[in-house]
Amino acid sequence: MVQIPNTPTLVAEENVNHKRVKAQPLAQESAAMEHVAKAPPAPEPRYRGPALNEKSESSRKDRLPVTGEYFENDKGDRFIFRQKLGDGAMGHVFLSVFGGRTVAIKTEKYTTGMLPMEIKVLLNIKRQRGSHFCDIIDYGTIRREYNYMVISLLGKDLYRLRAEQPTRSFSLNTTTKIALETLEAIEELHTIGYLSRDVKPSNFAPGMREYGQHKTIFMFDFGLAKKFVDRENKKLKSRGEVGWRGTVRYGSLQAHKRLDLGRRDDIECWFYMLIEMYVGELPWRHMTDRALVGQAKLSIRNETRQVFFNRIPRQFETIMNMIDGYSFEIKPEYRHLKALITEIRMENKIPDRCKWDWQIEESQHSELTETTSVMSDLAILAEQGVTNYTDRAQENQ
Ligand SMILES: Nc1ncnc2c1ncn2[C@@H]1O[C@H](COP(=O)(O)OP(=O)(O)OP(=O)(O)O)[C@@H](O)[C@H]1O
Repeated sequence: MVQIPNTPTLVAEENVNHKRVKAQPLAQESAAMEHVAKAPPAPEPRYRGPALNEKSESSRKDRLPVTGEYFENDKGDRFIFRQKLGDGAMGHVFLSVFGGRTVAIKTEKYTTGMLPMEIKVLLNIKRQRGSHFCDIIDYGTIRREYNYMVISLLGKDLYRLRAEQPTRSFSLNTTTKIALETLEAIEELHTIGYLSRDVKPSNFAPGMREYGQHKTIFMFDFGLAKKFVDRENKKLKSRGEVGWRGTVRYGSLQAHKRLDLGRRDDIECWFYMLIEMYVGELPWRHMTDRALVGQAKLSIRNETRQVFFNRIPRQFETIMNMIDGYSFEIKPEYRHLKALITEIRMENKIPDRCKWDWQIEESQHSELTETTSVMSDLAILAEQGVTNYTDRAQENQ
């Protein structure tokens, strides 16, 4: 393991619609990141990439790696950036192989400084044996050029999987299974004292069939995560108005008021995410103005309430009422929420052993092509040298 740099100041950057905003890390967040920064020093990993421009020290710094290059960590393990899996707001995610397993490597420029928080969350979760999170295999910094973390590979994210459905929506079976899996993931994160502040479909993905993880939905991307307890495990008080955090489409009413976020807000994002998955869209899908999106979220609680809840199981209205009744400090009633989702399954006689919608698609597909999993899709793409496996542009529509 190698040292991660101190977190530099990030200028708040705002995107429209449901793209998220990465804000300047707060004092507490920086402190949390420092914890990672103070890990025991290790020898600098050796660089084995393409020739660098040696004109000046600064021209060597702060870049993202490219497909085809590789680095070695201090233990001499070599990681090749084989193929780009996705582009994030802050860097690239690559496919690689380590110890006979296909893995993902998330990278960011050295000075970006968002990865330390993600690493800290994943290390914490690993200690607590969380079941809905990627295993963190390695992390570090390469010659003050980029930071990386090697994590277990996941399938396509839920945003993309839904977009690939002919109806752009999931069945009640898949929606409720996702609801239970993702709620468990959020609860696990809260149990170790962290908020996500960016719960959304593109931050969840099923595991790989090859590793027997395809029945589990994993949560990833903790760039906006924040601790909500202090060192003595005491809940931190609301800091009042702190500015916008999160993704507009899924942001909570509190987020729209630019207020400090708590566990309840992660649950509210989860609620919007589920409705979108089941219905295929949210009423504010085409709105780009944050204030208008906020108004639309208020409207489903008032004048458009009936139309909104007309097409969906009544339990969702109960869930929204529960969330709206939660204060900043309150611990969400995860068990009660799970019971309501289970009630939907029972009322609709959904058997326990039921395939995900994308597995049904896959098995139909496999009859023709013998392609049986997302992993196989990946292998084929890699063979063909196809990059950009995740089409982020789609998400902006
Ligand atoms: N473990 C993984 N396995 C497979 N693909 C992954 C993995 N982690 C991330 N990806 C892909 O890379 C994309 C970007 O990753 P991630 O969301 O973590 O980056 P980010 O920079 O925080 O992005 P953004 O802030 O824009 O959501 C994801 O949407 C996903 O498709």
